[in-house]
Amino acid sequence: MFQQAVHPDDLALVLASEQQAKKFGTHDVVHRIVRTDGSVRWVHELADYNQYIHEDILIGTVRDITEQKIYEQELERLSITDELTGVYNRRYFMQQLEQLVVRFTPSTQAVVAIFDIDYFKQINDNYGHAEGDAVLCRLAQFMQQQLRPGDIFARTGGEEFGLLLHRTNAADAKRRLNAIRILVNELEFVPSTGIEQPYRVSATIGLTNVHVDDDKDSVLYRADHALYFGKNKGRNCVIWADDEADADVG
Ligand SMILES: Nc1nc2c(ncn2[C@@H]2O[C@H](COP(=O)(O)OP(=O)(O)OP(=O)(O)O)[C@@H](O)[C@H]2O)c(=O)[nH]1
Repeated sequence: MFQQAVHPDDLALVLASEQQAKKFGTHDVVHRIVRTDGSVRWVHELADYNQYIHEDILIGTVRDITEQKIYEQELERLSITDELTGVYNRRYFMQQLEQLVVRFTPSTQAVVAIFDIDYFKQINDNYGHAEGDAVLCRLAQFMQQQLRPGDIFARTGGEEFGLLLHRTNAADAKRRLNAIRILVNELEFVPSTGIEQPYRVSATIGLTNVHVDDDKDSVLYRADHALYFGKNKGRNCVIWADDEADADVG
C-alpha cells in the first residue's frame, strides 16, 4: 500500500506493522485509506516480505473491508446505546465508570451523579406507558443537550440516568446539576391524548466526587445514597454526598 494513501491517523500503525513484518515476516494490518476523491475506505493488508532482485518488498493482498467495518461499527454502536432514548446505555456507563476509577489519580477531578425522575409511575398510570416512554425520550435528549463535551450521560435503569462529569469539582458540578434540575422542572409536557392539561416533571439528583481509593461500586453506593436521601427529603433537589456527613442539601 502506498503510504500517501494511508489515513494520517493510521500511518503510525501501518509503519509499525511493516517494521514488525521485517522481523517476523507477515504484514497484517487493518487501516483506513483516503482515496483521491477524498472518500475514506477501510482495508485489510496482508503481505509477506519477499526478496526481489536486491530489495525486500511486500507481496500480498489489500482487501476493501469497508462494508464489514460499517457493520461492526453499527453493532458496536447498538451495544452501547439505549434502545428507547438513543443515549448511552448502562453497559457503556459502567465501562466508562470502570475506566475512570482505574485511571484515577489525585490530580483527576470527576463527579458521578444519578438523575432519577420523580413519581414517574404516576405518568404511566395517568397517561399510559407510551406517554411515559415519550417523557423518557424527551428528558434524555434534553439532558444530553445540557452537557459539556466529554461528559457521559446514560440511561442506567427505567427512569434513572447516570452522569460522569470529567474535570469538574464538587461545587461546580452541584451548581450545574442544580441549574439543569430547574430547567427540567420548567419543561412543559402535553399529554398525547390531547385531553388532559399539560404537566411538569421533576427529578432528584444524587452526586459524589470520585476518590483515589474508589471502585465503581463505592462511587455508585455514595451517589445512590445521596439520591435516596433526596427522595426522602421530598424530591426535586440535588444532594451531594461526602465522606463525613451523609448528605447536604443543594
Ligand atoms: N413508560 C415506561 N415506564 C417505565 C420504563 N421503565 C420503567 N418504567 C416504570 O417506571 C416506574 C418507576 O416507578 P418507581 O420506581 O416507583 O419510581 P417513581 O414512581 O419515579 O417514584 P420515585 O422514584 O420514588 O420518585 C415503574 O412504574 C416502571 O414500570 C420504561 O422504559 N418506560
